[in-house]
Amino acid sequence: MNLKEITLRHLKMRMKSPFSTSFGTIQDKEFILLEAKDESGNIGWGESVAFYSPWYTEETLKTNWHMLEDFLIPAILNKEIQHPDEVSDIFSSIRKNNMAKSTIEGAIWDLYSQEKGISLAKALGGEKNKIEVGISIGIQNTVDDLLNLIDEYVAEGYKRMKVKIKPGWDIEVLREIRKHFPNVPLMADANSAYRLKDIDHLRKLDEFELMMIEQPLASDDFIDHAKLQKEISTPVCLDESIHSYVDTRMAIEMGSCKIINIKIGRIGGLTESKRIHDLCQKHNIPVWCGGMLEAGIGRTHNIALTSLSNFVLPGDTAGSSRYWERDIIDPEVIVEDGYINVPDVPGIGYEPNTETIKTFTVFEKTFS
Ligand SMILES: O=C(O)CCC(=O)C1=CC=C[C@@H](O)[C@@H]1C(=O)O
Ligand SMILES: [Mg+2]
Repeated sequence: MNLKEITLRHLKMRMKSPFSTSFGTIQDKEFILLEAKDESGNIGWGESVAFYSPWYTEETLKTNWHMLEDFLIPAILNKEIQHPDEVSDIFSSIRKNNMAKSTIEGAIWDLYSQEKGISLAKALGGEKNKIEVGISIGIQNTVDDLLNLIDEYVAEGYKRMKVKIKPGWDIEVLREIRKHFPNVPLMADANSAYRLKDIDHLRKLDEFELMMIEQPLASDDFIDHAKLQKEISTPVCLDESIHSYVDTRMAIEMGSCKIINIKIGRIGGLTESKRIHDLCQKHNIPVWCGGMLEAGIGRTHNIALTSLSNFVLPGDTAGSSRYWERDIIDPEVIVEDGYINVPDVPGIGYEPNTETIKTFTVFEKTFS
């Protein structure tokens, strides 16, 4: 395969309801959508998960656009590619910028699976034909609002509830949740809101039988996460800390966590995600697929990846209607009884809707 033309689009989509974390609130999701055409005219799609501002990682929509326009697209156009695993070599002289790299790599995996006439899930080595879906709920104004949402999502069949916590919105909130929902599979995500000095406070989490506490401490602190994990029985899951296979090896060897959240963009693509999946499987570390409030394209890539066998915990890839009035793919992603079916047709298995994409496009540029 040989990429002949790439179009970048800056999209802006209003979320049905704002999403709040310990860092702030998102109401409008702005992101880059990438369309890549090969020499036969086949089209592959990629979606950047970088947010508009750098609260989750240092990458943003604008840094991604800059990396794509000035470095990554020039490096990949007209290069002969036999397999998507070669993309990391092509980009090896460009440091980090994982979300930008992943945007192109995703489109190449899409094209590759179309070329082979198999689903993206099969191309990645996926084995499941349906995946379990959990839901991530942002910080709410009141505990009652949160309880009402959990009630609604339990009734919709979601397989686990993830709630965001931060100092002042944690132990009491979880206690209330457990009072009303003693048996619901529950986890908490702190997005690095604590430090090791909070260990006595974090120990109190153990009474709630959480599936895990996600990213309690600083994103670059493997040592303190290891110290914390030794002191609490709740499994620690790392999200922001994990950017690569090497980070994963470090976390496993140091005992910094018992579970890993794989986000394709944060890790730099599907190839690296697969390597991390395999490494975790070897070490009996369960993984799950994190979400980045993706629109349809990113969502389909998450579904394909989650079909790999060590994704044994429900992920954050909920249905399109949880986020959008209208998603950019047909059909939209649908959750039934807490499951999403993994498509078994060539490529991502959903059709990007070019008309809808146009309505959300703020700016676009084509490179050839
Ligand atoms: O529904 C989703 O896509 C998951 C949302 C979610 O939990 C997150 C999205 C983006 C950044 C974070 O706040 C967070 C996470 O840390 O996992
Ligand atoms: Mg997280």
